[in-house]
Amino acid sequence: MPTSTSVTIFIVEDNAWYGELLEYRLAQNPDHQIRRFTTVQACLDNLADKPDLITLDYSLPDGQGDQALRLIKERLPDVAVIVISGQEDVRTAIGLLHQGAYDYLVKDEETLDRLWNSVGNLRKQLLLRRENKRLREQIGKKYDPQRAILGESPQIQQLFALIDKAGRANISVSISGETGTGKELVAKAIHFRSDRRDGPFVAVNVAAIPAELLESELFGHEKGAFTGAINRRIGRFEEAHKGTLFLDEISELDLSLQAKLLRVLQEREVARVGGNTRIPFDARLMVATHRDLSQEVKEGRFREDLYYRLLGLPIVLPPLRERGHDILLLANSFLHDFCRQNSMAACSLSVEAQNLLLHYHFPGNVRELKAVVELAAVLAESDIIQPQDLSLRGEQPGLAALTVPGEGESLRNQTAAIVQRYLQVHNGNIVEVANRLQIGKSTIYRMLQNKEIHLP
Ligand SMILES: Nc1ncnc2c1ncn2[C@@H]1O[C@H](COP(=O)(O)OP(=O)(O)OP(=O)(O)O)[C@@H](O)[C@H]1O
Repeated sequence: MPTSTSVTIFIVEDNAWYGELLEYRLAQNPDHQIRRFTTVQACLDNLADKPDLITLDYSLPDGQGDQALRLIKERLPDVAVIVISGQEDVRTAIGLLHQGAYDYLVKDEETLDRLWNSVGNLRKQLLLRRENKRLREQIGKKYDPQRAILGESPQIQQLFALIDKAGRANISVSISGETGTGKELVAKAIHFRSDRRDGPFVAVNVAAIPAELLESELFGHEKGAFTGAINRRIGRFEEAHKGTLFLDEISELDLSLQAKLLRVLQEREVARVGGNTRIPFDARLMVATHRDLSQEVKEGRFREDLYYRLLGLPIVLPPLRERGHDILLLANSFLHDFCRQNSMAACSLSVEAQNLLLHYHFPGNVRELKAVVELAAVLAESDIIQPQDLSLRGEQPGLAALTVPGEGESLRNQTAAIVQRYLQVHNGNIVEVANRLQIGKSTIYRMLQNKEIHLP
């Protein structure tokens, strides 16, 4: 019974004694599932069983090695073939390796050991490839739009249809929407729905990289191209080969880089900074912006020709405040996940809290909603979240258990109370609390030392 570590091996050898010898040696690894054939035709007839490896005798009654190798590779391009020959012939060996043979061995007293090593190496590569595939499938499922992108509103239903279309066609995609509306999530969903899903998804936030470093980040550089370029480095375009390159905040690209990007897209080639060689790339481009790019064009900040190159299939993400009951659907899902991940009792939103969320403007969109309900779960006195537990911008920050500043409590005390709550929920794990609240660990230690808070 094949398992995730098994390797299916076909031995094609017309000399029964030698075939048995190979089988005996290879069967010493119980993960090897071996089948033997004595002709090329018998091997070809069984390729539907998808062997991982074929050991192929060079001279078989119905064909020579090169011919057999070609027929096998035509039907099963990924199978590894080790050709075993009666005589050493360097020219034949080179020809076979060029044709895609994995290895070429000569029959002598060391063949079995060399075969064993070669199969061992191949097995390691195979298992890594399988693990890689499994992880990719897992990530693919994670970004399956129907699972990862929550929403039942007509706008989100339309979005699913667009993601589907964008997944099927290999055109550029431009995604726009306010911050936190899910632009990167959508780009990933398209990537994992496209036939590039086995390639990398490379994301670059243009706004987060200093302008003087961006060119080398995108296109790479040669050793010595500038001070500090101590090694050659490939750029994100090359890194995204066979996959997707996602350029976030594209409107922040300065005009000189816009010109370079346009040239790269027209020529489908990049040149590393400090290098002359032009390297073809095969990456699908998706861009995102929270600005209106056409307005940027009108105002002369974005090149019109580049705009039209990048526009491709435009996807506009609606702000959360326009998604109606999706707000509650998302809030409940985030709450459910947060309570489960933190081993807390499941909590829910009171009707008043639901109403407050439904009428709030959410400038930070889905990202803000997530942060608000997670904090509310920590601060709520019971497992039902009340309006005062929701810290909404512009609203009275309603930290249920905390008194409002100005009613006798200082901001310092308020901060201490929040940190104390987080420590309780996270069983005194200071690193976790510091990460979640985005404050330094030393702040927490100082508060402990000053007895403003205590470990639970
Ligand atoms: N419809 C949705 N369903 C579930 N989670 C969502 C949805 N939309 C966004 N999110 C979550 O909200 C957060 C912000 O999403 P994302 O980073 O994709 O937004 P963005 O528009 O790219 O933000 P920015 O403009 O700041 O780069 C992420 O945690 C993402 O998983």
